[in-house]
Amino acid sequence: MNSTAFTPPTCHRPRVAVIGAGRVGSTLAQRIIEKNLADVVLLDVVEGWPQGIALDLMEARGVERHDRAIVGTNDYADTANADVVVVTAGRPRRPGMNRDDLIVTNAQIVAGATEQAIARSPNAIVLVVTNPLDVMTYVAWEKSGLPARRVVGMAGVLDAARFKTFISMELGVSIREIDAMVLGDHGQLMVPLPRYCTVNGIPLTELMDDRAIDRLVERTRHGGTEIVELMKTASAYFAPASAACAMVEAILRDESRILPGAAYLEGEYGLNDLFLGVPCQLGCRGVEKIVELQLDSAEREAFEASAKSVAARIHKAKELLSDKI
Ligand SMILES: NC(=O)c1ccc[n+]([C@@H]2O[C@H](COP(=O)([O-])OP(=O)(O)OC[C@H]3O[C@@H](n4cnc5c(N)ncnc54)[C@H](O)[C@@H]3O)[C@@H](O)[C@H]2O)c1
Ligand SMILES: O=C(O)C[C@H](O)C(=O)O
Repeated sequence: MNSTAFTPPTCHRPRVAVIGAGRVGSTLAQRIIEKNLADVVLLDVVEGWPQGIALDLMEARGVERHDRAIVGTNDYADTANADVVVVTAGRPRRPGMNRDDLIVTNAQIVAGATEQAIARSPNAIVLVVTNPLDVMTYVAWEKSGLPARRVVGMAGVLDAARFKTFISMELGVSIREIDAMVLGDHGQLMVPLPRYCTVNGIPLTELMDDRAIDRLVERTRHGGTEIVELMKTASAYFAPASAACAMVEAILRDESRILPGAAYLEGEYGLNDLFLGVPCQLGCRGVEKIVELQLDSAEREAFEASAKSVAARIHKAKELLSDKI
């Protein structure tokens, strides 16, 4: 018998830890495995819940026919060696609430979750979903101790998806033709940019009058609230999970896609020490580059107002939570 030693190739199965097995977390886990992107570890504080979701999704493989594994757990040890940690743990808002009403509760949850997850996956990229998004991304970054480029928040992909949807519905054209960009915070001061929006290369401004564009911009700004008011006991989760999944995919596959994400600014756009929605080049190292768009004076003013509001909320959160996180 030939005794030549055989060294099996080392293989790496991409692995994503999703912290929070609620609506967004479980839907995101489903998207990740059914798109064959990675194995998933789904963690929640509620005993049995993530285990049940994971078993249900494993059983769906008998129909979906993919080979990605999903494990549900309450123990951070099981999340070890993740390539991406997605933080969805925390409360969603109810009708009448502002995302900022969640700051105190969710900052404590996000701080604890990030710290525990990164202790087991020190090489991961962290993607934050919990609201209020821009402030929570800052909290996660501080707690993670990671370089800022390895922490990014999901909101702009969702906000741009909503803007694209409303444009597609208004014009009656396929959503595949539409590109849109939304900057700034994930709140009332977000900055949808009609000037950077195209329909198969045609500027939106040539296809719609200002009044129609303003109407769709306003609907985009209130897209989350519109859904909370309809659903009453929950906030949106299908489109948020799709948006987070697109960012996870860009990272895992090192796609260098340019997607809007909440990134740490160190002089870009003349701003410092905050996470804010900007076009990010996303790849396996996280935010590889921040693209600085040429904004006109109205866009610049709106973007700066958004930045000012996020900086103030980060400052307030730090004061409120200095002894808690
Ligand atoms: N960035 C965005 O665009 C965006 C979009 C949608 C939702 N969100 C936010 O995402 C968060 C989750 O939304 P959802 O609809 O999934 O809510 P949900 O209530 O369905 O799920 C939240 C889950 O977090 C779990 N949880 C709470 N504390 C935890 C902890 N310490 N560790 C681990 N898990 C914990 C809960 O048990 C629950 O299962 C909310 O803050 C919501 O506002 C953000
Ligand atoms: O609106 C919310 O509270 C959830 C999320 O931020 C959204 O925009 O759908």
